[in-house]
Order: sequence, then structure tokens, then C-alpha cells
Amino acid sequence: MAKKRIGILTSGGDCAGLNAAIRAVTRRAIDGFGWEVVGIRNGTLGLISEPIEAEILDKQTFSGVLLRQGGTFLGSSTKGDPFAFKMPDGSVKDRSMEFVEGFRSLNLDGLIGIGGDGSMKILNRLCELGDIPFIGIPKTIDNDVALTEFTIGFTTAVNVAVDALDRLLPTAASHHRVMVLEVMGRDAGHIALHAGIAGGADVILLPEIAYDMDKVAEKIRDVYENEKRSHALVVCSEAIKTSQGQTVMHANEEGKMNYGGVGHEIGGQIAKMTGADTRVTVLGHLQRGGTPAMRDRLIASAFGVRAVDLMAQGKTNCMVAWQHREVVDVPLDEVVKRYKKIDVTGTLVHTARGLGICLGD
Ligand SMILES: Nc1ncnc2c1ncn2[C@@H]1O[C@H](COP(=O)(O)OP(=O)(O)OP(=O)(O)O)[C@@H](O)[C@H]1O
Ligand SMILES: O=P(O)(O)OC[C@H]1O[C@](O)(CO)[C@@H](O)[C@@H]1O
Ligand SMILES: [Mg+2]
Repeated sequence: MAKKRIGILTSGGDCAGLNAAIRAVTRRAIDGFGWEVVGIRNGTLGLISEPIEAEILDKQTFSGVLLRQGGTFLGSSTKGDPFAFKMPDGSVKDRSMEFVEGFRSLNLDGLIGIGGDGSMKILNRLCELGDIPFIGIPKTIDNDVALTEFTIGFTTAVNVAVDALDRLLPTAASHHRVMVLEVMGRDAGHIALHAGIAGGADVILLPEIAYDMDKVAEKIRDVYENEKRSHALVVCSEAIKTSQGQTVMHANEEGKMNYGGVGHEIGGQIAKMTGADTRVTVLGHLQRGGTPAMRDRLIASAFGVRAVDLMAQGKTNCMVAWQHREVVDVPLDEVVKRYKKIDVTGTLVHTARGLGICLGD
């Protein structure tokens, strides 16, 4: 096989396990095929920067602690979409061809992009535009990428949320309080549902299931009065709506809307309706950091090796995915058409209901 030179980048919100995936790609490309690997800095931004921000990666790069480290040493971005790039003067410019030219100027034969749903959409368009051979690797704490059971970073984020519940329980019990924990997840409730079940929540509120505050208050009263347990744990996803039917969002510095803060509204309602002493914790970006959990390192490694194998087979326009304890490849066009929400008829929703957890309906 002809010697190739491939690029790799990480895009979208960071998460734990990205370095493990970059390491796996690099090792497989070098050891398996004798290729050269170029790490592109800060997502798509690295290729449109002047000068281009990229560096050769070798096995030496990963001789230290990177496998065990959260974040991405290459840097990432959720800003600067090349199709609608916000210029310093406030104007919006299409810089997509600069991305393609940047790719070509590095003499690359293909690109491996590690990203979430948003990044896959952008990278798919960019690679179609430049006829760039592309393989995607799914990552995001949100676990909302279609056609894969798991994304890199999800398990670590859930572990952080479970740990938070473990820490909230004794203080809730000591002060006879209701503790509300707001978790991330974008428009899907995967973190909330997994963490809520594993962390022994009494109530879990998800964007996929409309809630009724009367039902939530009834559950809290039941815990206090009938279960004779004068404390309770409530987990809510950041994307649930307030009782007025709106999500709680804030524009970031580039105008991108982010969720955050609905837990305070839920906590206020619980206190008002039940009289229970209530406190609210918004877990935030703690969920993105930390040492990657075993499963994140494992799937990152499996995804990285398979992504290089696919490129060696001449495949393009696909994404590696985890299905039935195996790595498979799925068409990128199918991935970007869908969004993976919780299956409200699935095992975990059934499990939560079976445990007596109130889902607000
Ligand atoms: N340079 C860029 N590269 C990729 N996406 C960008 C870039 N600049 C802005 N974006 C925007 O950011 C979004 C990517 O952020 P998003 O939060 O959706 O990330 P993601 O890839 O889905 O991963 P995650 O959800 O884990 O953050 C895209 O939908 C896009 O609109
Ligand atoms: O990094 P930012 O812009 O604060 O984005 C936060 C968002 O990113 C995520 O952490 C990952 O997509 C979401 O769960 C959250 O809504
Ligand atoms: Mg996303």
C-alpha cells in the first residue's frame, strides 16, 4: 500500500477520552501502515489559520500520560464554523474553501475528524466540498450522535454526575433537604437518565418526557410522608422546559445558544409546592473533565484503530460506531440526518419506572 499522510482533528466541546483516540489513530497509522499523521490544532480553525496550525504526531507524542488525560491536547472549537465564519468586524464570511486549501497545502491524503453531531454535519459538508476522504469518530458527553450506542466521553460524564449524587446524598440526609442536580446533555437526556438511575434519584426530568410539576411535588411528598425519608434527589436535564414552556438558554460570546439554569426553576417550584428545604447544583463543565473512564478509553482505542483501517481500505464518508459490543462503520449521510434522543419505550426508561423513579409524567 502506498504511504499515506493523514490529518486528524478534534471538534466541538471537549470530553474525556479524546487523547486516547488520537493516540490510537497515530499508533495504528504508524505501526500498521507506515503512514504519517498530522495533528491539526483547534478543530477546523487550524486549517484556516495563517499560518496553518498543525504538527507531525509520532509515537513519542504519546509516550507520557496522554492516554490517561482528559481534554484534547490538539485543542478544539465550537466557534468559527467555516461556512459562516464571524469576522472581527462582525461580518459573516464563507471560509470553507480556505479549509479545503489548508488541507491540500499539507499534502494530506485523508482526514479523521473526532466530533459530535454538530461537528459531523460541518465536516461532512467540508469534505464533500473538497472531495476529501473522511472518516468520523463520534465523541461527546451528550451521547446524542445517531447510529452509535456510545460516544467517547459519555461514560466519564455520567460517572461525574453519579459521583455528584453520591456526594449530595449525605448532605441532603443531614439537613433533610431536596437536592436538585442539573446535568448537561444538550437536547437529549442520556446523562440524566443514566446518572439518575445509577445514583438513586427519586425524580429524573428529561427533555424527551414532558413533566407535570404536580406529579413531581406528589413524589417528593410521598418520599417525605410515606417512605419516612426526609430527603430526596432530583436530577434534571439542562434542556427541559420551565413551567412556562420555555427552555433556559444564554447566548455565548459568538451568539451560540447554550442551556443552563433550569434546575433553579425546578428547585424553586419544589420548595414552593412542598415546603421542603431545597438546594440546587448546576454541575456544568465538571462533566467534561477528569480522567477518562475505562469504557471511554476502550471505545476511543477501538474507534481509532478502526478509523485508520477503514481509510486503508479506501472507505470514505463514514463514521465508526459502537453497536452490539463491536465497532462497525455507518454512512455519515445517515448519521447527520438524525439526532439520538432517549427511546422512551426502551429498557432504561422502563427500569427507572420499575424502580419507582418519577419521570414527571
Ligand atoms: N470551527 C468549527 N468546527 C466545527 N463546528 C463549529 C465550528 N465553529 C462553530 N461550530 C459550531 O459548533 C457546533 C459544534 O458544536 P456542538 O456543541 O454541536 O459540538 P459537537 O461536535 O456536536 O460536540 P459536542 O456536542 O460534544 O459539543 C456546530 O454545530 C457548529 O455550528
Ligand atoms: O462549551 P460550551 O459552549 O459551554 O457548551 C456547553 C454544551 O456543550 C456540551 O457540554 C457538549 O455538547 C453540552 O452538554 C452543553 O450544553
Ligand atoms: Mg453536539
